[in-house]
Parts: sequence; C-alpha cells; structure tokens
Amino acid sequence: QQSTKNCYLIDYVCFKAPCDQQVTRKIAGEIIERNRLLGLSEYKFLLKVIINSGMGVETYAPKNIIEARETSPTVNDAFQEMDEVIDTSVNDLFRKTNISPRDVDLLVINISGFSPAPSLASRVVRRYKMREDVKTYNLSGMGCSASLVSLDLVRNTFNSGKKTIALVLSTESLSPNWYPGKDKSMMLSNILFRTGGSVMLLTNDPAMRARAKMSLKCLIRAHTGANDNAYNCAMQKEDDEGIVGMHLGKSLPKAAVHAFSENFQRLVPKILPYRELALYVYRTIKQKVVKPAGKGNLAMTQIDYKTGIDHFCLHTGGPAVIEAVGRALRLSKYDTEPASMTLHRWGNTSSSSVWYVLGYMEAKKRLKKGDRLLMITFGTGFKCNSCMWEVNRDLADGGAWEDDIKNYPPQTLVNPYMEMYGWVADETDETFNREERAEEFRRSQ
Ligand SMILES: CC(C)(COP(=O)(O)OP(=O)(O)OC[C@H]1O[C@@H](n2cnc3c(N)ncnc32)[C@H](O)[C@@H]1OP(=O)(O)O)[C@@H](O)C(=O)NCCC(=O)NCCSC(=O)CC(=O)O
Repeated sequence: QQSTKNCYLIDYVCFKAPCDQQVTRKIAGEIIERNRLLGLSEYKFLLKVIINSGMGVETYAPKNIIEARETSPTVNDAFQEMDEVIDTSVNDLFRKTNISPRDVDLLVINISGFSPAPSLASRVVRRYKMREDVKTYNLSGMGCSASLVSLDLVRNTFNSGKKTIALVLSTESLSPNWYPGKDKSMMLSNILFRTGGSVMLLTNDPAMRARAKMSLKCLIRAHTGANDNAYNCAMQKEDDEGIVGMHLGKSLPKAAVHAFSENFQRLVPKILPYRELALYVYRTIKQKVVKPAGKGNLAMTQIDYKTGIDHFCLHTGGPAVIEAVGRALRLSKYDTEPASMTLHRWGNTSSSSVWYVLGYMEAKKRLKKGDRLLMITFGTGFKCNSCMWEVNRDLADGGAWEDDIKNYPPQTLVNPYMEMYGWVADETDETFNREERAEEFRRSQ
C-alpha cells in the first residue's frame, strides 16, 4: 500500500435534507401499504426488522418516495436528488472554508447507484465553473466503503508532491433504486438505506495544516471479492419475478467480519504503539507454535486497540454490522455510541455514513488535539477499507447534528413501530385481512 505523506482534512459538511422528506411513522406506513405484493409473511418480516433496525423516525428519503412515485422514478428525480445534496453541502463547505471552486485541483465523486453521462463530476465542474485543468474522477458501483476509496485516490495524487486542493463528494442515489418486490433480502435495503451525503475538502499543502481539522496517518484497503460468499452477499440483481433490487444476504455480517480481519492484519502494525505491537508479535508466534484448533486468530482478539486509537468511526451498515465490529474490537457502548446514534438519526446513508459518525463525535466535543481516530467502512465487493486520522486541534462544530445533539443518546432507542403494527405478530393466514387492516390504518392516521 502507498504510504501517506501530507494529507489534511480542511473541513467537511454532512447533508441535512428538508423536514418534508422525513420518513415519519405515517409515511413509513403508507409506503408499506402501497406495495400490493406484500402478504402476511412479508408484514411479519417488516415488523421484526423495522423494530430491530436501530432506526428512529427522523431519517430522510428522496422526494419521489415521499410523493408516492417510488415505482416510476424518472431520470429527473435522480438528478434532483443529487443536485439537492450537491447544492446544499458543497455551497456550505466553500462558504465555511473560504475556498473558491476555482481553487479546486482535484474532484472525486463516489455515488454507487446512478452514473449518467456526462458524469456527475462533470455536472459539478459545470455548476461551480471549475478550472479547465481540474482533474475529475467519478466512482460508481463501489458501495458503502467508497468514501475511503475516494480518499485513497486523493492521497495517491497528493503523494506526487504538487500542492493540491481536493474536493470529495460521497453520497448515494436512492430515488431510482427502490425495490418494489417481496424478496426479503432485497426488501432489507429499502428499510436500511436513507438519504444522506457528505463533502470534504482536503489538501497536501503543509501551510494549511494549522487550519485543517485532521491529518491522515494511514489508509488500508481489503477486497475479499475472490471469495464467492463475499462477492455475492451484497449484490444488485433481479428477484424470481424479474424485479431489480439490491440483495443483502444473511451472510453479510459474516463477510464483513472476514473482510475486516483481512484489513486489520495490515492495519495493526501501523496503528499500535510498540509495546502492544511487541505483545501482538509474541502472541502470533506463540499461536503458530502451539496452534490451538479452531480458535481463529487469537493474537488479533487479544489486542487492546484502545492503546493506539481513541475514537472508532464505524460504518452504520445495520445493528448487526455495528455489533459484529464492536465485538471483534471489544469496544464499549461509549465507543459504538456514535455509530448507533447515527443509524438512529440518519439511517444507513451508505458511503457518507462515517462522516455523520465523525460529526456526532465532534458535536459531542469528544475530539481533542492529538487524538487518533479510526474509520472503518464496509461495502459491496466485499470490501473493508479503514483509515486513521490524527486530530489537529480541539473540534466542536455542531454541523448537521447542531439541532439534535442535545437529544442524543435518547432515553430509549425503541421506535414506535411495535405500538403501531404489533398486531401483525398475532395474525395468522386465517385471520389476516389486508384490506381491513389497511382501512384501520388509514382511519388511525
Ligand atoms: C436486519 C437486522 C436489522 C435484523 O435484526 P434482528 O435483531 O431482527 O435479527 P434477526 O437476525 O433475528 O432477523 C430477523 C428476521 O429477519 C431475517 N433476516 C435477517 N437478515 C436477513 C437478510 N439479509 N435477508 C433475509 N432475511 C433476513 C431473519 O432470518 C429473521 O427471520 P425469522 O424471524 O423468520 O427467523 C440485522 O440482522 C442486521 O443489522 N443485519 C445486517 C444488515 C445489513 O446487511 N447491512 C449492510 C447493508 S449494506 C452496506 O451497508 C454496504 C454496501 O451496500 O455497500
């Protein structure tokens, strides 16, 4: 892997959608109600998973879904969704940093599910009248870990030595990608994915280090796609009825842990202090000599990661993903709180999610000068990309969390769906009458 020379995060902005795009209880009920393919088995699945999703009732969806047009999206819907994120966040970031679009030398955009021609990167160049010599990259199909792929591209360009300012935009296109069928592994992405986006300004100019928020220390990428299970566990495909959607298999958390372990074996020597590293080497050698059967990489599980890392920025893939990583690293509730709260407030916003997690830490005033912060992301492929930052000064921006941070963590993470739809659990094929229930639901609104 490339070494990291100067790479500074000047600042970042996370997108906050307008209130009228919130997936309220009423909106969620109506969306489910509109899918006439769903029967009792799918209702029971939805009830269980939505209740255990770790998500609240303030997340956001694109306009076409709120307006009940999810099954007939237009290209214009997709552009509108992207423009909203770009206009709000990019403008905000340029204003905040006092950097002009004409100062940008390098533009990297990662959006998995929408790749028009000309590219969205060209759209941004046009919109902001960027210079003719700006270098642009537009990454698509790279899933939730793509923000660190973008960062890797920036870092590699920075290493050429020329003073460079880079703008990175990480977001996801949901409006053309709603799954209107009844395959449970494909319904799951409708439940978890929500509107969000983040935009970052970076530089390799040492003169700007003092004003930058963080310095990148190392970045490691692991791709386990050679393994069939890893490759297949998160995949866009057609269901048995030919309806296209994103399939998230039950084996995904396991694939995430495997990719994570591949990533970590290379990351550990770069982040641990010498004492912990020496212990790790000693235990690895001992394990190779003694070889206890079926115990996995014991040396990895015995490491005290907190000796080298102060904060853990985990991708908000879903409760099972956060729990699996938390368990593997033996993290406390305090450590996983930023990821769990981000999932609750914003849902899984794909590649931008770790920036909301960072925003939570900052808004909570957790990030102090000299602290070391680890970002861990997962995505289709299956990939685990991680990077470590050092905080340059005490940070305390409210950012996208400004209005909400005082309410977090909430007293309870229980969402209201059990109260609204608990009756589904007691229904049987004999008692379940969809039309009657729909009428009851409409009356209760
Ligand atoms: C979905 C959950 C919230 C459900 O939580 P629960 O506590 O209810 O757990 P559970 O395992 O008992 O599951 C409840 C019911 O759902 C079923 N179930 C669970 N996962 C399923 C799946 N992937 N496909 C189909 N069914 C599934 C179970 O069999 C069970 O059914 P029954 O009751 O019949 O036994 C959790 O399992 C979770 O967080 N899963 C990981 C989600 C995920 O894949 N995230 C990554 C997104 S992709 C991403 O972020 C990266 C990228 O795309 O790039």
